[in-house]
Amino acid sequence: MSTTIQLYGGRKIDIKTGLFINNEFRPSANGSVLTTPNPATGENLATISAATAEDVNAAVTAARTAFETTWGKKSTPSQRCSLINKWADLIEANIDSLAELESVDNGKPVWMARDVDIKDSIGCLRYYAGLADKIEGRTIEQEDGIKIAFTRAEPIGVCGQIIPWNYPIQMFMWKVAPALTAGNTVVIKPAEQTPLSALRLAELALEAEFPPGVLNVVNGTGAITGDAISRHMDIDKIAFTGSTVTGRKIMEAASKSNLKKVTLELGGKSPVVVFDSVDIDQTANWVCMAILFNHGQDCCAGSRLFVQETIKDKFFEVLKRKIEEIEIGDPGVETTFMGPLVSRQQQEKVKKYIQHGLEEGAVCLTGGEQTLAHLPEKFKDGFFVPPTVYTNCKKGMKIVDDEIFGPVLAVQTFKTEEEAVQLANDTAYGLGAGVFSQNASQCMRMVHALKAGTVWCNQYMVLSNAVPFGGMKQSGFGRELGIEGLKEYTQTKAVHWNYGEEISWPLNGTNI
Ligand SMILES: NC(=O)C1=CN([C@@H]2O[C@H](COP(=O)(O)OP(=O)(O)OC[C@H]3O[C@@H](n4cnc5c(N)ncnc54)[C@H](O)[C@@H]3O)[C@@H](O)[C@H]2O)C=CC1
Ligand code: BAL
Repeated sequence: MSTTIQLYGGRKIDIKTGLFINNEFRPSANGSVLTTPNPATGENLATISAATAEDVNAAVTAARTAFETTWGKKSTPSQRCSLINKWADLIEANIDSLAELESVDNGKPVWMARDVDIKDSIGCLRYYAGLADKIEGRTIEQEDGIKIAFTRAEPIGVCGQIIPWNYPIQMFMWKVAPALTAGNTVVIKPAEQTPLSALRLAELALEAEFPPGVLNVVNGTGAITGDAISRHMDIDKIAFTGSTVTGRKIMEAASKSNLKKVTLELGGKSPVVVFDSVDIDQTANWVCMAILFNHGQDCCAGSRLFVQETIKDKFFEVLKRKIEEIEIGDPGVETTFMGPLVSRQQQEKVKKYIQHGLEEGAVCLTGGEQTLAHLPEKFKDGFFVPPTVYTNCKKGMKIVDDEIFGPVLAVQTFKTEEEAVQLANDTAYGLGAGVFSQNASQCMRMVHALKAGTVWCNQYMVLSNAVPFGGMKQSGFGRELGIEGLKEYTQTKAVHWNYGEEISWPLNGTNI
């Protein structure tokens, strides 16, 4: 079962379309399929298998067997390190076609898929592979010469992972790399909007010769496949990235089934605070990056901008100019900064928010309801949305309060640092936050005051595989990346060891 996908420049790639279970691509138990469009044109790109609850069972059985035999209980850290590195090498060798595949399925520019998402994902695999033999417990001194206690950091078991469509390859690796490194096995469900790159990654894992059952990829819908994973009685941990609404459902399903461990990386409405000491040109660049990278389809997009009143006119003028310079169009062209959004549904959602902004009395600095008239005919049914900035925003407006997940920026002004902190923290979310100021003491005060899992100073959106990422408040819990991300895939076993004490029986108050 395979299909040919048209890439750019007349290139093509053959993709296996089945579910990847126990190192085999197979159709779903009842023949279910789903289709995925090319977001730039709206045309159907591929039809692939969609997993039923029965297929999820088969994947979990394969993962359990691998955990109990080849991978979890029997592999050595250096074996895991070497296989994960081999997979990284194969991905690197196929980076160009993989980037084009990601771009045609997701809509993001091909350079972004290649030079950001996939390069970081290869780095993520190598970072965790390097940690495989550095997973450690500790000894805790007890009675000298008689007893010792120590801890072991053991793998958790079979991990269910449910990922979104905004960074299909990167989210796949943020979850799979630490899980496999620690000795767990995986059943992962990609988003139904972007199922293709995961199938190619599975093919490359097969080529790397991972044992059967270690990695299982089950495409499908959230309501069927995702739900079956969340409720499964033999999945030990679930890791999720996506909307807060779905995060709540997953937590509920986990609590009503086997109390599997849960980590959630959810939505955001991240603030970016600009003080009047900044270099306006540079800061405007970072503000564009904060809201427009990946078309604003980012959980930590800087979607609420707070500018100190003293510089607002100049700042708005520069920001408007920079946004209007952006190249929007063909994601296959290297100079394109913005392609289409991922789906018709996401396009309609974002357009609705653009409409709300006008109705709620915000002032449109750029974008708005304008159509992208310059787009060529072949993209007329694509899911494009113009980057849009609203000023005169205030709390209570939908564009200020809701996660839009698109290129829409809501701008407010402030007078004092205290006011900036109050406005920035006035949200249910706590994923990212940015502060721009030439005053280091002010930056440090803001770092302490902002309630977010990541705070960027004089930059935004920059991540590192070595630095933990995750949310506070309703943006979720648990961390990905860094050593913290690996620890989410181990569980602590405490061992109390007696090598000298004998007890008399029955115990009483004199011989204890
Ligand atoms: N934090 C983030 O990175 C993301 C946030 N979102 C937000 O969510 C909004 C809606 O996008 P969706 O794609 O509908 O998000 P979603 O949270 O529903 O989808 C993310 C993943 O969860 C799965 N899923 C959906 N329902 C499920 C269920 N009942 N049980 C288990 N898994 C389930 C989906 O199939 C997908 O793989 C976006 O507009 C955006 O605001 C979306 C994607 C990523
Ligand atoms: N930018 C970090 C990952 C995410 O958006 O889900």
